[in-house]
Amino acid sequence: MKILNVDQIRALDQATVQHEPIAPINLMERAALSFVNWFADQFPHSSPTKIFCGLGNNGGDGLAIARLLLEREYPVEVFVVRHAPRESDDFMHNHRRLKLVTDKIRYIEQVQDIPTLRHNEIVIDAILGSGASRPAEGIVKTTIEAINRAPATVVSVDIASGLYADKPNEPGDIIIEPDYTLTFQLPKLALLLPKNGRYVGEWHMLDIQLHKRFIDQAPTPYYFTQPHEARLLLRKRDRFSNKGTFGHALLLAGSYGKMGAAVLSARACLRAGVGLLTVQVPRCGYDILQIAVPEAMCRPDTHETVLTGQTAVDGPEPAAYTTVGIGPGLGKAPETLAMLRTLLPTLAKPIVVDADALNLLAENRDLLKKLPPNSILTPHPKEFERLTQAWANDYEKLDLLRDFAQKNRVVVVLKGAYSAVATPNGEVHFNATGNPGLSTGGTGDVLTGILMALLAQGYDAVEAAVLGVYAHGLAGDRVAEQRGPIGMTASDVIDALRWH
Ligand SMILES: NC(=O)C1=CN([C@@H]2O[C@H](COP(=O)(O)OP(=O)(O)OC[C@H]3O[C@@H](n4cnc5c(N)ncnc54)[C@H](O)[C@@H]3O)[C@@H](O)[C@H]2O)[C@@H](O)CC1
Ligand SMILES: [K+]
Repeated sequence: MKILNVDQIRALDQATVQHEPIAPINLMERAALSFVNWFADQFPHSSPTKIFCGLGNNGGDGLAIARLLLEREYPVEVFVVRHAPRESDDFMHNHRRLKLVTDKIRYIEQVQDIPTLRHNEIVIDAILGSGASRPAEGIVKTTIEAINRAPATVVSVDIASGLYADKPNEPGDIIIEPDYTLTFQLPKLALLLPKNGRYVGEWHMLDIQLHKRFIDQAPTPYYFTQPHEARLLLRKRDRFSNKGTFGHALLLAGSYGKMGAAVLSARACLRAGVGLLTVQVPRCGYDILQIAVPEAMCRPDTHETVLTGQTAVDGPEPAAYTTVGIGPGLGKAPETLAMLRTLLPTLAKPIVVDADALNLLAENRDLLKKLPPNSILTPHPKEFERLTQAWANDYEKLDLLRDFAQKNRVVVVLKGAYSAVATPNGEVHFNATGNPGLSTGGTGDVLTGILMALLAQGYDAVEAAVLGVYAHGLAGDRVAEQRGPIGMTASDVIDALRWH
């Protein structure tokens, strides 16, 4: 699913009006109805509801929502925040219609006009929508502050008032902090960015059937991967396949005290369908690996505690494997850096690079040029900062991310809520699955194993990253459903992986 910017959303609105065709006021009615259908499923009819409307089309939505909720006998009061010299046409139309059915419309011009809000009440926030383009000031600001202080449940229409949909807010900006955001048709970029978490709450999309052809043709670098889109990437297995069909992966992982990372990656790789797996670990990890992961072959390094790439055991060169994964539990010993220096130039097929291998790349950036094209890097934000530089806000971080993936011809999975997969051609695919329970040691090692397995099975790097991140998050969601997010372990996530 595409993520469009504010100008594109406005043009999409117009394209819908023109091509469907539909009158703008009826499109607003459709949006309001879809909101009310969601609202009625969520909140009982007795819920006292206060709707705050601005004077633009977001406010127009609020007025139409008020009328539709009154029809359903919700106890509704409407407050219009008078912030602009003039109202939008569709606001005025809905204002006239609402006045026919209620006399409970009040106007907020000064602070005394703001009603008291109680904890059993619901606030619908329709003050500003995607048209917000400057910081909230004056009575808009005061009203937003009052709503944020109140114990009421707050539901934002389209986007929290004051939050810009596609550009950074300033740190001091006053923005609604909703419990829910109901956004129309497509996600807005702002909803997916970590710094905006408190200005979004739980969010849902409402399909208001905007013009599909316009969406299909609109250029954008940003996508939000829906479950059905991720599942489409999944390949069926041929009945006549054998273990050779699914590749032979080589995992280079572990150091003294961090063998668990190697074990978790290896187990995840097997659970993600690799045909064969060989793991190279320091000598101290040999018994651990063989006992913990009997399905994998093990090549002990000649070094006792860290990886050097030297092994006394016969076996193919790393380049001969279908793919290589490197990083979990690796450490940053000089011998390990030397191994990377020798190894990377010998590899041609995409590999997976994680954890300390990323930190070694960050400290030796010349090595970035040695990565095979389309390799997948899986940094968390701190590792990504080490690879690039500090950023002032999430939008700058996205620019750095796209730029890094394009310049180095790699796929970058920036881990976090809505993990972002950046591709060598400049696209960013945000992932929809996952929950805070995944923020625990070892889940990154699991992702590395999954990605290696998908590359080994012949998925191209972008497919592997999008599908792998999706499946990893979904496994975490399954665990959270069964036992709650707190106390989830990386091993739980491996067990919950499913590929159908
Ligand atoms: N685009 C679409 O597909 C649809 C849009 N609809 C609604 O229309 C909204 C967008 O409406 P508008 O473009 O009229 O914009 P808004 O209603 O968000 O804002 C109204 C106007 O307020 C002014 N403004 C900006 N920042 C301000 C601030 N900080 N303080 C005071 N005034 C400020 C701007 O001039 C802006 O145009 C959407 O968020 C959505 O709720 C829906 O009616 C249905 C369809
Ligand atoms: K709003």
